[in-house]
Amino acid sequence: MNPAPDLQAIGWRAGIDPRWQDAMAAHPQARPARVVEQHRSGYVVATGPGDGVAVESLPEWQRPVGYRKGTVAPEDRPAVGDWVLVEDGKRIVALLPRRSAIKRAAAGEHYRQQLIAANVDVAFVVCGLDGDFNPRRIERYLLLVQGSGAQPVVVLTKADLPGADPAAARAALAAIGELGVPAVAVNARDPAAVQALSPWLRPGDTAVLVGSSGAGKSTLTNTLLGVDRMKTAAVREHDARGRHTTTHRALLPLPSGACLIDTPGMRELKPTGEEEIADGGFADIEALAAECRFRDCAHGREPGCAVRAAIARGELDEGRFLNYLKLGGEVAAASGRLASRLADRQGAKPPPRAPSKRPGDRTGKR
Ligand SMILES: Nc1nc2c(ncn2[C@@H]2O[C@H](COP(=O)(O)OP(=O)(O)OP(=O)(O)O)[C@@H](O)[C@H]2O)c(=O)[nH]1
Ligand SMILES: [Zn+2]
Repeated sequence: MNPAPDLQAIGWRAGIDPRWQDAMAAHPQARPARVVEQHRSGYVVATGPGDGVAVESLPEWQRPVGYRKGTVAPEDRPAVGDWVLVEDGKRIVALLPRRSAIKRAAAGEHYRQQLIAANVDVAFVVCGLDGDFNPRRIERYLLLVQGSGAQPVVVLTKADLPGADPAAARAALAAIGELGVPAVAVNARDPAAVQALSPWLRPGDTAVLVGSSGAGKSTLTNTLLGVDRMKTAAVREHDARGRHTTTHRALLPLPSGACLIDTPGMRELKPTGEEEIADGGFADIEALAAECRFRDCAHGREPGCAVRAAIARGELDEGRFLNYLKLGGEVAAASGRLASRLADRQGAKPPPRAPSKRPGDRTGKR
């Protein structure tokens, strides 16, 4: 298939996923389109960089999320960035398999996953080099991005501020570099940031910016767009009921030929329980733990603890170690909730003990 340049401008990749062939063969009348907005009432899809259209979705995607058999889990419904097949320009008939998915656990009493963006190639983890600079937060974001299928890239903003500490920035960049994650320091307001990020914004690439409030995501978005976002983002569109609403566009074609997904969910990321703490940027600590005298060392007061020894020698940052324990605990707790949800869905009783994903436990490793 020779995709129209319009589709490429919204992230269509040359070389179509073989799994898509089957879906397309099953719906020969349908055309691919990308989800650019997700609302309670339905979806807005686009087939090019212009305006999107509101479309009907499959009835099972509209049913409230519950624990009854047959309901579609939130992560199995389309999200911004998904490719779908649309018939007659108005009806979604299929969701095409994803190459990546950025998910988090939704806040609330019941375990629920929230798909933030799909088919993302690169996730820029944005953190300011000002007073808000926080390596622990970067570690959290990296953990969530690393199992998603998207490549993480750390973007340290506010490098131009007088308060930005160049030594701290260098140390942070070096630590991140050791994890094999690229990191760049930029002034998000300076057009030179476009050049700095260009290796990850090639034509057809889809990127997202994740990071806490005030980190510079909007500023960077404006700079990458080369225009004032506020003037471009608020576009009038029809919602699913045909009303005109001024909405926030969630998928933005960039001048470079890449596109940027901008959704509000990017500020706070909680583990879903599917993360692998060992692969999620803590390989160094896992390697040390393997040297501890006791297989089940908790790295507390046990003799022969290689982790504590590395901290004592100044080779491992204690804050980083504590964060590893904290995030590992969060992943283990979420993983337990995920396991009981799966059991609920299958109509079975939850297992008496959820599979452990605690740090140091290598049984769950891929
Ligand atoms: N000097 C300087 N200021 C920056 C830079 N990046 C962001 N800022 C400023 O920091 C403030 C917050 O930036 P935003 O882009 O609004 O941050 P955000 O991540 O979009 O925040 P939320 O929308 O709350 O998620 C703004 O006043 C920006 O002008 C930078 O690299 N250099
Ligand atoms: Zn130990």
